[in-house]
Amino acid sequence: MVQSAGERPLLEVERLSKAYGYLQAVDQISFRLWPGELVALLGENGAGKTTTLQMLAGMLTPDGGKICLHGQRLTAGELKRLVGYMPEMPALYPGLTGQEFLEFVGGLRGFPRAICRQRASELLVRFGLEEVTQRRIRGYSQGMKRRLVLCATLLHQPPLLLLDEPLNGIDPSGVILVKRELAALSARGHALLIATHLLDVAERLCGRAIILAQGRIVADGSLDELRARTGEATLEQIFARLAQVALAEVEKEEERQ
Ligand SMILES: Nc1ncnc2c1ncn2[C@@H]1O[C@H](COP(=O)(O)OP(=O)(O)OP(=O)(O)O)[C@@H](O)[C@H]1O
Repeated sequence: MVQSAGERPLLEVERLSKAYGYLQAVDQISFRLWPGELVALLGENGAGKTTTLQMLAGMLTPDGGKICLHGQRLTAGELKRLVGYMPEMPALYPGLTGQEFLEFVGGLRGFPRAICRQRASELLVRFGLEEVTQRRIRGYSQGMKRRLVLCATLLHQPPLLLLDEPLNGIDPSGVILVKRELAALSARGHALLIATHLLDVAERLCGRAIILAQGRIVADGSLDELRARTGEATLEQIFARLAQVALAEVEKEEERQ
């Protein structure tokens, strides 16, 4: 962890919950993120990762719990403004060029045109899209669209980034570039929470992992801590071990009921 003595957490999540009807998708989860942390949010399909990210981004109203940024409890509107959220399947405007799309997003966030233009140009270069900035998005590949959405997520320079499967559909050289940019953001003090199924990428990129199962946190620690706790060497093995334990516990609970 990047936590240092006396430093305040950037994000504090306390007993956050969300149900869809009878389904408890997120069940009283609590954790903190410190500036500069790059944390993997892991879990099987349906574990509650997207629901968690959407609540933290102010897109979904929690049933209970507390979300504080820099020690302040925030409303959904404030979270939307301050947090950078990259959804798994965002809506894009195919008729706009990459540059136009970013300027449009910046405009929605209330930035003056000149600032939008400058930030958009910088981000498009950083994410390897300089050659397609003037091409319409409908002609972008899947990986290019993903990188463009990352640019849009970073446009307002949010201190907290919530990324849902940011590397999906990106080719190997693009993955190297995006990982380098994410590591650079963390080095500059941004906190990043990354939901992913790519355990090998998470292992190389993230210093810490939070593992969800059935909406609950079953593990949260640095990779070294998780290795020591499970006796397993790789994140894949750690994940398999902890997911099995969680599943067995749920089955026991169901038998008791
Ligand atoms: N809008 C919704 N209405 C009803 N149920 C939902 C809704 N969104 C999610 N769920 C359910 O809530 C649970 C958690 O879903 P969520 O999308 O948060 O999981 P996830 O960990 O992101 O899954 P995946 O890895 O498949 O993206 C799942 O059982 C899902 O079916």
